[in-house]
This record gives sequence, structure tokens and C-alpha cells, in this order.
Amino acid sequence: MIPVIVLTGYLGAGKTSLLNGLLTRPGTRVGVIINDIGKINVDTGLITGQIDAAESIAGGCVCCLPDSGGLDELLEKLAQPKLRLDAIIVEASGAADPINVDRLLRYGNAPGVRPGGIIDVIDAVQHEHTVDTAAMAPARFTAASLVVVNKLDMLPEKARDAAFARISDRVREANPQVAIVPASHAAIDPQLVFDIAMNEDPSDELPLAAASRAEHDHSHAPHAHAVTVPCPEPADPGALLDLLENPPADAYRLKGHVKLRTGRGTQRFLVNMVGRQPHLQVATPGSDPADDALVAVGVELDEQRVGDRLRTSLQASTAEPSSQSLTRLERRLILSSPAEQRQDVLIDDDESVTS
Ligand SMILES: Nc1nc2c(ncn2[C@@H]2O[C@H](COP(=O)(O)OP(=O)(O)OP(=O)(O)O)[C@@H](O)[C@H]2O)c(=O)[nH]1
Repeated sequence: MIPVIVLTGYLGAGKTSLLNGLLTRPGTRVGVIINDIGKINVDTGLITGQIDAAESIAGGCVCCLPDSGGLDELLEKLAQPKLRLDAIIVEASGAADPINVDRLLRYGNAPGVRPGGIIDVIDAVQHEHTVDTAAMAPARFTAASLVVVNKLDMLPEKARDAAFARISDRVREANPQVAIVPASHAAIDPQLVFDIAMNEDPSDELPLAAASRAEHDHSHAPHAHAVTVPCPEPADPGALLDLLENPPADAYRLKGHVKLRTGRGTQRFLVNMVGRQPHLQVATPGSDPADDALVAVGVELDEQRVGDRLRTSLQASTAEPSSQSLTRLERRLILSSPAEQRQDVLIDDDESVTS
């Protein structure tokens, strides 16, 4: 399933800049949906990176669509297998309410896609005069999985750390678990958002991508760290679910294929967690069981501690899983599937069974 990542943020906070930064990285096929509230799609013209497929919503706000129909249709178009997209990014208008967007995505019925996180971009200079003016921290942050505190370059150097800390504290009042990164020119490590398939340009790509990358020098972006733990033998589903339901706070993403005991042998699953939102599905066809492993990614990730936690969760299990673990596994699979397919996802003996 293709992850759908939504970019939200108050007007002018830096959403298009962030999108452009992501699109200058080679090797990932990205589709975008641009939403401008004006009649003309201004942002479409501001996109400078490589897009493999695009759709747009102009003249209205994505979060005000009467039902998820409009968005579902666009997602379905972009999820067509022939487009071979690795990720879809929705740039919501500056007026979009992340809570509504989150609801549209969670309860949408577009086949072939899954929620890939909501990024909320904050303008560090304007934030306290525009978005955050009430006594309570803004509710919009409850929907975010990653908050980017942007435009720190526009503050005097000595005021940046304090502004970042103050804004982070307010965001955490509404959403204690959210990942928050500082940024200038909306530069973040793309690993926080989607998988980077390759570090080199494909051989047939024009040198334009390289030139445009040079313009967007992200070397100053806070770096994401990753730890990979192989999963050569089947693990206990309960142990994996304990990890997914209570992941280490510094692991913003968990992803990879794992082998689990299911009571009927071994079955392979694809894990994808963004923020605190776990997603579990039966392994993708063609994936190689020899490569089964879980990767944790995060800014300021404690690789040793997180690695130990993953190793414990993926420990080879010789005992049959408890019925409670199997029920939890089935429930997680159901919660991870689109509403209309929910009856088809129960664990079954199919080609992904390896023993
Ligand atoms: N100095 C500075 N300028 C920035 C930064 N991020 C964005 N900008 C500028 O701020 C303006 C708005 O940035 P965009 O990326 O277009 O913001 P947006 O959130 O897409 O804007 P809307 O679509 O209008 O809501 C542009 O002129 C950017 O070049 C930053 O971190 N520092």
C-alpha cells in the first residue's frame, strides 16, 4: 500500500518549500496532490522537484470536501499500479484543519493507500501571533505525527533555541507523543517522511535533479538516525504488538518485514509505523524473507537502546503464541485495512506462509 503523507501548516509556513525539498531527492517515485484555496493553483507552479504524477484540488479546501469522495478519487488515480509510486504527498492549503484531513484519510476508502503521517509546518516567527494565541495549545497538533518548526533562520541566532523549546512545549501540551524537528527553509531529512530507494540518480535522469539538489543544500538539516534489526526467525506476535503499541519515544518511524508465529505456522508481515500510528499488513509479494528486518528511524535516536528494544521484540519464539496475542494480531490487521476490505484480512494460509 502506498503511504499518503499530508503536509499541513498555516498560510506561508513553508509547506511548498518542504515539498520541494523532498522532491529534489532522487530514487523515490512520488505523486502529489496540491490543494490551493484560490481558484488558481499557485503552488503547482512553485513546485520545482521531480513529480511522477500530480492531481490538484483548486478553489476549495481539502478538509472541507463534503465527504472523502473527492480525495478518495484522486488517491485512487494516483495509486494505480502502472504509476509505480512509492509515496503520495498531499499538500493541503494553509487553511486546512489537520484534524479534518486526518479524519478524511482514516475513514477514506481509496484502495491501495494507507495513511503515512501528517506533517504540520510551523512558522516560528509568526506562530505565536497567528496560530497559537489562545490559552489552550492549538488542537490542530493532536492530528500531527511530525511537527516542523520552520523559519528559525529568520530569528536572531541567540533566540532560536528558546523559540524552538517554547513552541515545542506548546505543541506537546496538545500532543505529548509527536516528533518535533527544527528547520530553516523547511529542510528536513526525507528519511523521516518516506523511504529513499536509491542515493544515486537513475542513469537515465537528466542532470537537472542534481542541479536542483545543489540549490537545496540540506546538509544543515537535523539528521535522522536509523537502526536495523534482522528478523531471521519467527517472533511472537504479542511481543511485536507490545512494541508497536508502545514504541520508543525517539523512534519516529518503524518499518520492515517480520516473521511471526500465527498458530498455523509462520507468516510474514509488513510493519509501517509513522509517529504513533502502527500499520500492519500481510507481507508484500516478491519481498525476500532473507531480508526480513525492522528499521527504526528518528532524530536523536538512541541506537543502542532502540536496537535492544527491537531485538527483544523480534526474538525467535519457539512457543505457540497465546490466543490473546493472536486476537491482538487480527485486530491490528483489521484496523490497518480500508473499511470495505476489513472482512478479507484475517490471517490465512497463502503464499506468504514460509513454513
Ligand atoms: N527565510 C526563510 N524563508 C522561508 C522559509 N520557509 C519558507 N520561506 C519562504 O516563505 C514563503 C512561503 O513559503 P511556502 O513554502 O510557499 O509556504 P506555504 O506554507 O506553502 O504557503 P501557502 O501555500 O501560501 O500557505 C516563501 O517565500 C518561502 O521562500 C524559511 O525557513 N526561512
